[in-house]
Amino acid sequence: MARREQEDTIIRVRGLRNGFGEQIVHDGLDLDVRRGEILGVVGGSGTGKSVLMRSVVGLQTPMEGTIEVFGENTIGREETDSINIRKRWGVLFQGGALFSTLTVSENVQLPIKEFYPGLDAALLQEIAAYKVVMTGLPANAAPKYPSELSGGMKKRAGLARALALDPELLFLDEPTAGLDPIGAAAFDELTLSLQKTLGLTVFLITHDLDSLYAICDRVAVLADKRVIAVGTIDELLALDHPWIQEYFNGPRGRAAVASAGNKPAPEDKRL
Ligand SMILES: Nc1ncnc2c1ncn2[C@@H]1O[C@H](COP(=O)(O)OP(=O)(O)OP(=O)(O)O)[C@@H](O)[C@H]1O
Repeated sequence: MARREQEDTIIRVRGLRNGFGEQIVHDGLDLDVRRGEILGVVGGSGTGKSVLMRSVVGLQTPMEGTIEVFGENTIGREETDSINIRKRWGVLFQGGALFSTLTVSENVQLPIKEFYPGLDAALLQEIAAYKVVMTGLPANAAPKYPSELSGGMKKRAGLARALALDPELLFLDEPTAGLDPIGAAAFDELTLSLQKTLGLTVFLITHDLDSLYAICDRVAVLADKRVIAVGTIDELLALDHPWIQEYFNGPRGRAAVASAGNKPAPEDKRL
């Protein structure tokens, strides 16, 4: 592989096989995620989008295959051994996954404490406060508990935690699920603006067609236990696959196109 191509591939998955008992979820799955892109990952419910993400971040050990992130293998690594790659990514799990007994600020401080134990408490608070505001939350959200936040605020708090270590790579698992359309669009704008200003690469699992049209550079489609296609939405639409056609050209897909047509194109928004 050309050196340039290797450097520009942040995540490289080859021949991935995952399963639970008799159930095979992935078989021969390949995927490349390029530096600086927002890659949308779509597929029917249960096609293994979250399992793929968990495999990439080392939380699920595959039966077969290779996964490299930043050019390093992530499979079967001891936590201490993979610390230098783990601190280069941030993860927002489905539902935000905040610890309910900790404040927003304490939630954001958790990964910092894990990777940099011994940091001064005042400094930790200061970093957390900065991350909270960076995700569009009011500063007074920091001392609140998750139960005191709206759904959209919880997502932002989860994002603040994912950004705690200034990652280069961000994993988002259905970040707009459960948000109203305005809240979802605002979260998309936030993701795009952070990606642009921080130069992030984003692995975005979503069912939200509006998000795909609004912010994704490319989309990977999971079906039949593997990634059956990756490309821009236009490239995917040119393919004659029934699920892809149904998904993007069905009534909801057409509505998303119409809604995207009323907004500036993503290219324009990137200026
Ligand atoms: N820990 C586990 N133990 C057993 N089965 C699991 C486990 N995790 C996932 N699965 C199964 O693997 C399959 C893929 O799950 P996954 O959560 O990745 O799907 P998904 O594509 O993210 O779905 P959704 O869009 O509904 O969130 C499902 O059938 C699920 O039941």
